[in-house]
Amino acid sequence: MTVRVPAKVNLQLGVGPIRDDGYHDLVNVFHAVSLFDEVTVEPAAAPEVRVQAAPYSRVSVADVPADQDNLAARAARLVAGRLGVDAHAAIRIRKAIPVAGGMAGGSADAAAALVACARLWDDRDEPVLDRASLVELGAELGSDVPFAVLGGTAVGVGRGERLTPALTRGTFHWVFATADGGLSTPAVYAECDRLRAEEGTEAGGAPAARVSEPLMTALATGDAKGLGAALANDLQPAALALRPSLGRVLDAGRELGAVGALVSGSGPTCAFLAEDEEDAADLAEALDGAGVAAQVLRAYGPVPGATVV
Ligand SMILES: C[C@@](CO)(OP(=O)(O)O)[C@H](O)COP(=O)(O)OP(=O)(O)OC[C@H]1O[C@@H](n2ccc(N)nc2=O)[C@H](O)[C@@H]1O
Ligand SMILES: Nc1ncnc2c1ncn2[C@@H]1O[C@H](COP(=O)(O)OP(=O)(O)O)[C@@H](O)[C@H]1O
Repeated sequence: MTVRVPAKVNLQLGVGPIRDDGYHDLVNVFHAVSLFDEVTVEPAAAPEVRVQAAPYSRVSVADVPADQDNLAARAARLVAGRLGVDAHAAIRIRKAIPVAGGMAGGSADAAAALVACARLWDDRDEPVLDRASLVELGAELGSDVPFAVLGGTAVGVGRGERLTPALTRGTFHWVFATADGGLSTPAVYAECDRLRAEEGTEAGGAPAARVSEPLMTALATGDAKGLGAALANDLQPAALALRPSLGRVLDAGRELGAVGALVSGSGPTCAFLAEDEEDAADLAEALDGAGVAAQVLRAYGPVPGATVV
């Protein structure tokens, strides 16, 4: 059973107050883009995980656990437990999504494993684990997992796990600049809290985030320029503080004609929106030539979530 699953970019990441459980209340507008990992699951006598870079991809998989700590392996155990089956999975992951890059690759693999294992083991006429149940189950693995099951464009609140699909029109064209070495998500949230405290706002007292109306209008009308102007990431100052070189990457993309530029989620991948497909091709080439990124990737969105191939 092979499932293809997309990366995400956050069009708006509004970080509200920190909660008692240590998570921040968010307004997280997720957008799935055409950069895919592939996860293959086979029935096995004992659990097994293999991780490799996808063909033609230059993703470094050295930091991805090839054992039962892998999020995909945890997803498989969760599905077996939920269905009450005594079954194991041999999981093979082919990664094209940058690791620890702020594009939710680990969450994507977990979502793919949920979908694949449910298809493998939930073989009744009326499946117990339909897509909505898998979205819900995903929240037990991580805040970004439900969205990777769902895909498209969606507004996530709470930890980012309570999702409402967003109305969009047409296709948006993106260029991504990856960096050597990832950024840790908890470290970036902690740096965001520290910067806010320095400015006099304790993390618990931060104002609630609100959905950007200009952003939702730009999405609904397919207005790339409007969307570019409305892109916003409250974690960006923290990511830039931890990795100052990202400032030069964002500047380069803006100078080379991107209609929008921001750090993707917790970074360090930088995302650039182009006005159309041709501009995206030109921007990718120019950004590559500027030599500011480890790798320059092109993708479009929105695309569907985890899908059996
Ligand atoms: C920042 C975002 C933006 O979409 O993703 P990435 O850019 O890292 O992929 C997410 O909020 C990351 O989601 P995810 O990577 O699933 O995080 P989790 O495993 O649930 O949590 C990891 C850690 O991130 C912090 N965290 C996460 C979500 C949230 N709403 N508030 C938080 O403070 C907490 O420190 C938590 O212990
Ligand atoms: N299947 C997986 N793919 C990638 N990373 C994984 C996976 N399972 C667990 N991880 C761990 O999750 C961390 C975060 O990875 P990732 O999801 O790629 O980044 P981000 O949270 O920045 O989007 C990695 O450093 C790795 O240790």
